[in-house]
Amino acid sequence: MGSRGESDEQFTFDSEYTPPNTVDFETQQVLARLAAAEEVADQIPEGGESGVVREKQGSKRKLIILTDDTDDSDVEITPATQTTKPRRKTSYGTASRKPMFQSTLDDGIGSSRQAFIFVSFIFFLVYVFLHRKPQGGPLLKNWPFLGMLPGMLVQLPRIHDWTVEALEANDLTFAFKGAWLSGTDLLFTADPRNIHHILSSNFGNYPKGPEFKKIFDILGDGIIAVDLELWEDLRKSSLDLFHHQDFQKLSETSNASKLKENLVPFLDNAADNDIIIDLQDVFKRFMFDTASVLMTGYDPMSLSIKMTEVEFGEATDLGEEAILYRHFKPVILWKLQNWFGIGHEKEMRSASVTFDRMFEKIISSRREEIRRGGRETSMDALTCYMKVDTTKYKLLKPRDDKFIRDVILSLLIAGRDTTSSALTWFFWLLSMHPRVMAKIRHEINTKTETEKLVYLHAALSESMRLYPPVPFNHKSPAKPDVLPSGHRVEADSKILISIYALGRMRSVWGENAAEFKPERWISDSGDLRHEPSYKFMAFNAGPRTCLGKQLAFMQMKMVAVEIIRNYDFKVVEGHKIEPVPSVILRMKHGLKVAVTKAI
Ligand code: HEM
Repeated sequence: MGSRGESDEQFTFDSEYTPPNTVDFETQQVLARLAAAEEVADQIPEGGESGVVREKQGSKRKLIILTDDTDDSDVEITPATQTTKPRRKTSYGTASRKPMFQSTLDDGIGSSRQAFIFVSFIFFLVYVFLHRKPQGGPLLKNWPFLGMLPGMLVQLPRIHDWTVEALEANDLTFAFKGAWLSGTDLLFTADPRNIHHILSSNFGNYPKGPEFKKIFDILGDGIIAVDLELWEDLRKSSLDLFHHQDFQKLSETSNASKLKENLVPFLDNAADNDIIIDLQDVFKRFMFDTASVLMTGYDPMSLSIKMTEVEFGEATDLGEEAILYRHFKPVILWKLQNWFGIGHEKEMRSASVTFDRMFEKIISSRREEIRRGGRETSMDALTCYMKVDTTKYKLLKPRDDKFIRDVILSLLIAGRDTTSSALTWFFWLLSMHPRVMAKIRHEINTKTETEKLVYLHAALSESMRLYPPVPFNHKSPAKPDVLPSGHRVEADSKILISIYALGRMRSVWGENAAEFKPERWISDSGDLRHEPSYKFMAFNAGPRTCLGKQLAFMQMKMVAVEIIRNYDFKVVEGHKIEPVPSVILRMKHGLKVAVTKAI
């Protein structure tokens, strides 16, 4: 069906679906095939076969290897200002790279006048670009030497919305050229075919890569930053942990007690005393406390009426912003900035010091406790990783404090920042859509079990479609390849999948893609509609799918039920809502609300 938008139920991502203009018939066939495969692939055990998916054929199921049939080895990544059709290797490069400044430089080494003109010109360029209003203009001009960097500097404060515009205008894939020799070229994509190719069917060829490990160096050898055998050991051991009944129980009980003992008294106090609160801050503290209990066995009690300063939270937020900026700077530049402690790197350094100090304390006191025979039955991640079976997981180092710090820090960040971001955007969207709020409230008041809250689940998914807590995913091909979109990628080049843009592409979600409509997640029979993960990628896709998805949904539903049932809240008039340019989708100014008790 080609016309979309009138009714949510009309839109399905199956073989009948005909996306408008941008996706041709062949593409539809591939997408339809992938959709069928994904439905079954979701049932493959975690860490299942790379590059292999299962396909339904009538009542039978068979394994298929998904290969792309593009054999155009002579295609290049298309420059942003062009269309995205594969091009011959004459596009940009040597000709345009022959710098307009070359002769000035060659002749003028000894000439101060020419040097002055040159420097003035550079200043002029930088001035013009930095003072242009960051609006519109998804296409970035490709300058000699500087590549698209000047335009990107202008767009960085609104990077997420810019990716939506750039990718929509470029058939879902856009090649960003960084400054000459800076190593910052990036291929942005939100094309479901590329996403499936990279994250699932050719997973083996798409690690995160060494460059991203450098950019995310603060996470060290934690699961989020590593690849290959170490990732496999971390993934499998984390799976054991996350599937353990006692670990799940610990999560449930700590959520329940934090709700009752901290969140409710905090909100009651705000309601009774007419205090304006920042819901984002409240959720960050709540998630930090619960994630910390689960991962370290220690409760920092950051959510309380006193609202004491949370060093960890501050450090993480600033570190995550610095990480985004690193993507567009040459490694040498941000390393120098880090060395001298300037700009965003100053914050990165202090974040690193904060993490090290915090973990040094936690790890040494836990080792001491274990030595004295305590914590025998504890199921928090820290205790479990200190006792992990190294005959089973050969690359894990339970006695190495730095290694343990890396593992637990990654888990803590994965649990805290994502869920708090999801809840913040969710409650903001509810404040803008009273009809949805009323429907959720009705559901909560008429159903007793959290699992049966289908509309609430749909609304949370819809919120994460538009505001995915992790807006980007990073990949780097081990070997050269041609993506299904026709773009050639070289070994060690960098790919950024924009999860934020994917959720807003009209060619993927229909003409009403920008609207908040939980109904699109509900089937005619009233059940939840399954959406393949390369279309709804908030929890990632393929073998690296989020390990905490079930826990996160459970936690978000518990919090939502408690708040929606008992409180009303109103966003402060005139409060500005905009995302921070960061690798986690936070609100720049928080979410300031007035709370009252529901009658
Ligand atoms: C709304 C909440 C959440 C969202 C949207 C989310 C999303 C994601 C995404 C996009 C990734 C892939 C990151 C990447 O590869 O760069 C990921 C990975 C991961 N997530 Fe979540 N997450 C959420 C909650 C949680 C929670 C609560 C936990 C733990 C308790 C968790 C644990 C993990 C872990 C361990 C990984 C690494 C998986 C791997 O690399 O194999 N997540 N998550």
